[in-house]
Amino acid sequence: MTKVAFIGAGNMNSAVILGLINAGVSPSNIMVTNPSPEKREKLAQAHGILHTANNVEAAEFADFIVLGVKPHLITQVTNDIANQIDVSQKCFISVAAGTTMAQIQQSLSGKGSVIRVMPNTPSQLGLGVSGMYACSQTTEQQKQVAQEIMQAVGIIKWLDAEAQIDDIIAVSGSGPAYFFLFMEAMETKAKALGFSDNEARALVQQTALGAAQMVVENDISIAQLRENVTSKGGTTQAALNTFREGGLPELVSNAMDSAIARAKEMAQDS
Ligand SMILES: NC(=O)C1=CN([C@@H]2O[C@H](COP(=O)(O)OP(=O)(O)OC[C@H]3O[C@@H](n4cnc5c(N)ncnc54)[C@H](O)[C@@H]3O)[C@@H](O)[C@H]2O)C=CC1
Ligand SMILES: O=C(O)[C@@H]1CCC=N1
Repeated sequence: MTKVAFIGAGNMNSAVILGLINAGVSPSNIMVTNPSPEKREKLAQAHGILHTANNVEAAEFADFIVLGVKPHLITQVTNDIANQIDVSQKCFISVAAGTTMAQIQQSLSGKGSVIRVMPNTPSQLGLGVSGMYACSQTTEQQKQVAQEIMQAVGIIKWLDAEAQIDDIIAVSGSGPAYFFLFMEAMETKAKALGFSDNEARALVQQTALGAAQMVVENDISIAQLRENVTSKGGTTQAALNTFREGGLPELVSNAMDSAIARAKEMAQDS
């Protein structure tokens, strides 16, 4: 049975662990590490998975090692593991933004295989999106298992070029936060209009859920769905005009470019 180690008990790894458990993976095949006992013990207790403070012990246990620490720590962690055990048969899956394949491979002295994955937090509901890019040493079997791990938490897209990881970050990796910001702004205004906290939250979340579900279930374009809400000369048109006058479409494009630029900057800093 494939064994998976998760280095770091943070947001992203917790999401993938939860997804795997929900998908029926045996907890005894999953080990999580974290320097502080609280976070890893909480996860271990919640799911019955194994835990340790020792990254090398976890890497020894597993065939697949999911690197879920902050980008600047990735190569430190992989270098430390590769200095202490034979990693030639291991497959490292890095979910870090802005740490390149070359940087990770170098830290492993070229041993083992590396797959860069860019998931997102809706993975914890099984509604994630993951972009995946594998190094040339990755075997078909390793690619298949990595794909199964990420498919347990959502849809995946294999990428042909590593640079596309940064594009996926801008779309789906950071994307949930764009929608949260929008929902927060609507919630704040709903409260200002006099709705209670609970009412404002319920109104906004159901609207967002309904809109997303309409996109999923209809075979027409998103633009058409928008037009269907927009009566000529009506209230929606008035609101959308205000968004356009404020430059919303350009702002979204600029924001996504900022995410891409930041991913590239982070690669320089790593
Ligand atoms: N949060 C998100 O939506 C997404 C995050 N990512 C990537 O996932 C990675 C982790 O991000 P988050 O989960 O948000 O961060 P986080 O801060 O929630 O989790 C990182 C965890 O690693 C632990 N840690 C620190 N040093 C460690 C070490 N030497 N060994 C083991 N564990 C250690 C920390 O205590 C913390 O619990 C980042 O590289 C980020 O780029 C990727 C896609 C989406
Ligand atoms: O904000 C970040 O850097 C990470 C990568 C995508 C989502 N969170």
